[in-house]
Amino acid sequence: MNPSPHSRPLRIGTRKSPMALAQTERVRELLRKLEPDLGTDVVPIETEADQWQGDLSKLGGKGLFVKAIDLRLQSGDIDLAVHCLKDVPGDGPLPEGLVFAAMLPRDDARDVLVVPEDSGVRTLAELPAGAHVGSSSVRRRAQLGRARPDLRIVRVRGTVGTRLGKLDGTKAMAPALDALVVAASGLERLELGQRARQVFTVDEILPAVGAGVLVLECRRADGDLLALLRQLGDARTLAEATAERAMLYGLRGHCNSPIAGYCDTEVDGRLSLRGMVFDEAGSTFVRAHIRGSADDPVDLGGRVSTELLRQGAAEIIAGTVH
Ligand SMILES: NCc1[nH]cc(CCC(=O)O)c1CC(=O)O
Repeated sequence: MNPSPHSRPLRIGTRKSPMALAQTERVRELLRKLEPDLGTDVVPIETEADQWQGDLSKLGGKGLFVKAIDLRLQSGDIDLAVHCLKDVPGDGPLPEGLVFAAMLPRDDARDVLVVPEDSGVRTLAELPAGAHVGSSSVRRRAQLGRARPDLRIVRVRGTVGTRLGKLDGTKAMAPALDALVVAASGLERLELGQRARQVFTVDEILPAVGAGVLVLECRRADGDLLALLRQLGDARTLAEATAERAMLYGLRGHCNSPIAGYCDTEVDGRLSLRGMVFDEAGSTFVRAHIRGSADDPVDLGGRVSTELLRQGAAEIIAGTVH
């Protein structure tokens, strides 16, 4: 028997961006299949990061994409939060009383190159010298600088849709953007996957910790709901993301740190975790790649962070943040 955990509709809190709303619709669909009698209401919530017009890295990674939503979950205004794991700070425990109930099977974690619709450019290598590439993440800026030091990296803020609008609609402005780098999963969730010209391999641009993973968060005390949501969780994604976040924790990093981390599961079932830490220019970086048992992802993440710290990661991070 599947007891319906709530007699009233389940209130799902989410950011208001089109990507966030699309993610939430996916979760509602999964819940409808699992528990057809359970009604759901979507509660769009404005977060501090949505209002911030400046440089994202200056927000200091305080989790401002998720904080306002977590507060509403703690106060009981909503029952469930759908977050991009990438936006959830990794440098400490979750807010009091909240737990991750499930991580959905991971979407494409890679970054992609997008060019204006009428551009013939197919790859980063084909961009002309000095081309303007939009990106506001330190992680992407650093890795683009490493591959193509001649490029001008332009800070572009806003939702994926806003950024695409700037790419397609600013030709009258000088300088126009020649390309953008965004998350593959973000484009796909907006049904804009066909705009990706080049999908960067993880060796070309190592993804952010938790990239492409949607996480369902609820109150620990909401036992019936927790049991229901757990059924949506994917064990492989949980192991991979746990290794990545253990690495991030070891480095005391956050979503806008100059840190990249990506864990994959090899054919033999073992985890393969890569980590990188760079300065903003991408000229100085350290990296590590270690394999370990899927039974102990925390240990693997700890080993990769220890190795990065041994190579000087803390000094590189300190030099970048200010
Ligand atoms: N900070 C915004 C954000 N948070 C998660 C994603 C992508 C989707 C994901 O990785 O889950 C994005 C957009 C982007 O990075 O282009």
